[in-house]
Amino acid sequence: MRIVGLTGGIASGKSTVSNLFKASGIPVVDADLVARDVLKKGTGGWKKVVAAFGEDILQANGEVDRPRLGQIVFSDPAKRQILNRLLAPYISSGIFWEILKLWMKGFKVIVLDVPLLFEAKMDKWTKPIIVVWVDPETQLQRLVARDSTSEEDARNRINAQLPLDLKRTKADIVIDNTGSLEDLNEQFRKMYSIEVRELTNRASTIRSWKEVYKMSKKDLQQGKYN
Ligand SMILES: CC(C)(COP(=O)(O)OP(=O)(O)OC[C@H]1O[C@@H](n2cnc3c(N)ncnc32)[C@H](O)[C@@H]1O)[C@@H](O)C(=O)NCCC(=O)NCCS
Ligand SMILES: Nc1ncnc2c1ncn2[C@@H]1O[C@H](COP(=O)(O)OP(=O)(O)OP(=O)(O)O)[C@@H](O)[C@H]1O
Repeated sequence: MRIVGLTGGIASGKSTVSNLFKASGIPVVDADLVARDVLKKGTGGWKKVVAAFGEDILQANGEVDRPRLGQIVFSDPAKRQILNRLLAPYISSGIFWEILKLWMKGFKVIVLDVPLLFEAKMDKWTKPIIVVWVDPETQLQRLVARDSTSEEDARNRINAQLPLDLKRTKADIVIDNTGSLEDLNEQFRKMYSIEVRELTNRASTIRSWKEVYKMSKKDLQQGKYN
C-alpha cells in the first residue's frame, strides 16, 4: 500500500484538496475526524481530558465544548502539550485502524491528511508528501472567515504549528493555494496525472500492517509533537 501524506497549515486548504482526491476515487484518512471521535463523550480520551481540564470544558450535554477547549490550548503551549499527550495514543490507534480497514478493502493508494504530519513525525510513513501552502495573509483571512473568529485567536492557532514555510521545504510536492479554487483544481489535476496516478505501479511505502502498527506505537503514541 502507498500512503500519500497530505499536510499544510491550519486553513491552508488540506480538506479542500482531500475532497479532490476523494472525487478521484482515492480514499482519505482524515486525522481531524479521528481526533473528533476520540474526544466524544464517554470515550477514554474524553475521560482523560475531563480529568485534566475539569468539567468547565463540557457543554450541558456532556460533550466537550470544542471552541472553549480550543481557546484554552491555543493560547497556552503548556496546556496544548498536555492535551496532545493525552490524546496522541487514541489518535494514533484510530489512524492505524482506518489505514488497516482500507488495506483490507484492497486499496493500493490512500491519502493520509494530517495537519501535524511533521510535528508528529508521521511523515516517515508517507511518500510522496504534499504540502498545501498559502501565503500568510490569505491563510489568516480564510481562517478568520471560516471559523468566525478573531485575528488574535487565528494567529494563536497558526503559531501552534510548525511554520508553513518550513513545512514547504520538507515537501515532495507543493500546492500553492493562494489563488482561486479554479487555480487549485488545475494544480491538482496536473499533479494527479503526473505524480499520483502512477504510484499504484511503484514500490510500497508500507509493506505490512505490523510495520504501520509498530510506527504508530513508537512515534505518535508518545505525543511529543508540541
Ligand atoms: C482543541 C480542539 C478541541 C479544538 O477543536 P476545533 O473543533 O476548534 O478545531 P479542529 O479540531 O477542527 O481543528 C482545526 C485545526 O486546528 C489545528 N489543530 C488541532 N489540534 C492542534 C494541535 N494540538 N496543535 C496544533 N494545531 C492543532 C489543525 O490544523 C486542525 O485542522 C481540537 O483541535 C483538538 O482536540 N485538538 C487536539 C487533537 C489534535 O492534535 N488534533 C490534530 C489532528 S492530529
Ligand atoms: N482556493 C481557495 N479560494 C478560496 N477559498 C478557499 C480556497 N481553498 C480553501 N478555501 C477556503 O478556506 C478555508 C480553509 O480551507 P480548508 O478547510 O480546506 O483548510 P484546512 O487546511 O483543511 O484547514 P484545517 O487545518 O483547519 O482543517 C475553507 O473555508 C475553504 O472553503
